[in-house]
Amino acid sequence: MIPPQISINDTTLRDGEQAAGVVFNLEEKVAIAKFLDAIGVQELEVGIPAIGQDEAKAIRAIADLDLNAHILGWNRAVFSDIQASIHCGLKRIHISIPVSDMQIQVKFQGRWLRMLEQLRDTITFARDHGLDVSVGGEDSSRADPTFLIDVAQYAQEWGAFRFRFCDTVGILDPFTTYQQVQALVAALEIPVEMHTHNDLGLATANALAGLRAGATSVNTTVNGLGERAGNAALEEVVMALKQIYGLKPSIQTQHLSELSRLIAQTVHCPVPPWKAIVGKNTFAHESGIHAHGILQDPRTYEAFDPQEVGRQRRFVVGKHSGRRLLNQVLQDYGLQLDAIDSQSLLNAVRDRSTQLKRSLTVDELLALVTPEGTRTALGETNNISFQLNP
Ligand SMILES: CC(=O)SCCNC(=O)CCNC(=O)[C@H](O)C(C)(C)COP(=O)(O)OP(=O)(O)OC[C@H]1O[C@@H](n2cnc3c(N)ncnc32)[C@H](O)[C@@H]1OP(=O)(O)O
Ligand SMILES: O=C(O)CCC(=O)C(=O)O
Repeated sequence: MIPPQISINDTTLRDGEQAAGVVFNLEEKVAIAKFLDAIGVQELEVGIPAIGQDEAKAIRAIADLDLNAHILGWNRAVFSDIQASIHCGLKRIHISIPVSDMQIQVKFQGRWLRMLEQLRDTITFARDHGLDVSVGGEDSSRADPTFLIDVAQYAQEWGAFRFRFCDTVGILDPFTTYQQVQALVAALEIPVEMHTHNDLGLATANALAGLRAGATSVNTTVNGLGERAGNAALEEVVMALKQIYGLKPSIQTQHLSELSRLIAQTVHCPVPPWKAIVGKNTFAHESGIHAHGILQDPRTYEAFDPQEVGRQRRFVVGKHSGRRLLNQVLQDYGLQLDAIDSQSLLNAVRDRSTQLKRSLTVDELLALVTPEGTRTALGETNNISFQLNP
């Protein structure tokens, strides 16, 4: 099973920002780092000092906050990158190195020995400057497994405190991830971190498979933001660890929705309504059979209580609704219908919803009930025990 001490290393501010078209300014980076820290994320990969002065300034500003979370800067195995990290006042850095033949060909013209020497020298340089160094195997999932282990063992020998297994282009499934990570974990004394991409929609599943195989740290991003199809989503990984494996996350999950909104607004990119955990529809119920169940026991159609992630259950009246939901909604508005009336209202709701090609608002529903066709005709409403579409 998964050990209780899983560490989340959120990379929204590094890999998240690599999503095409996304830029965080200094104030935004600081605000996001503070939020992640305040809700209990243990480690933050906050950017790439080598990008330039503005990025370095933002990283330094975060490092100066003296947050509880460990702050990490991302680097190539290049001296000037490490120097830029040192100038940011970082105590912990990550050095990335390509490990698949294809990547080594493109980045080191196939000279793998040169690549290893560069890794050794940059780790040593960073360690000599008092930095803790994590090492990442870029494209680990397509690397020769023996070579991957060799590189990771060298990184360990040269002083890395952790090795990151990267499914850089998101091509693994959970079964293969498990096998590859299990072999890596068995060959190392230092911890392994998972870094998974969502090109085939498997980033979260693969991250969890890696944790089951013995990795103890995981890279995440809020809303799954990141390069191409993105990364394993923070909210998904945390809630899966909690719900599936019964772990008590150090992260205050009730703030995950607010965090998701903050990121969506900052990057001007709304999350899809069906996005797990944080999407608008993830606790919305329209279908008659579902609402019938939920109204008696929410566990019938909810994986967990929406309040756990700072959400509220929401009912929607539309084409798929049934009488039980309609009656409940009307009751909350101080109205009662007999069986015949509720069937005719249901028929009217279906017709209207089909015409509009969407669910109905409260006003549209109530307009179908009262002869006057207005909400005010109903007088004062009772306390509404749940939200209907506004
Ligand atoms: C899988 C990942 O997410 S890796 C992280 C990707 N993120 C980014 O690229 C965002 C930040 N990047 C940047 O700002 C720029 O690319 C910089 C500052 C790092 C480098 O810029 P430039 O000097 O203009 O180089 P450019 O981006 O064109 O090419 C990358 C260079 O880094 C080299 N490189 C790539 N990865 C590594 C590595 N892990 N270690 C050492 N060198 C590397 C490439 O071989 C290439 O070298 P070359 O210029 O000698 O051919
Ligand atoms: O940290 C690394 O080594 C590379 C991380 C990364 O972004 C990736 O492999 O997709």
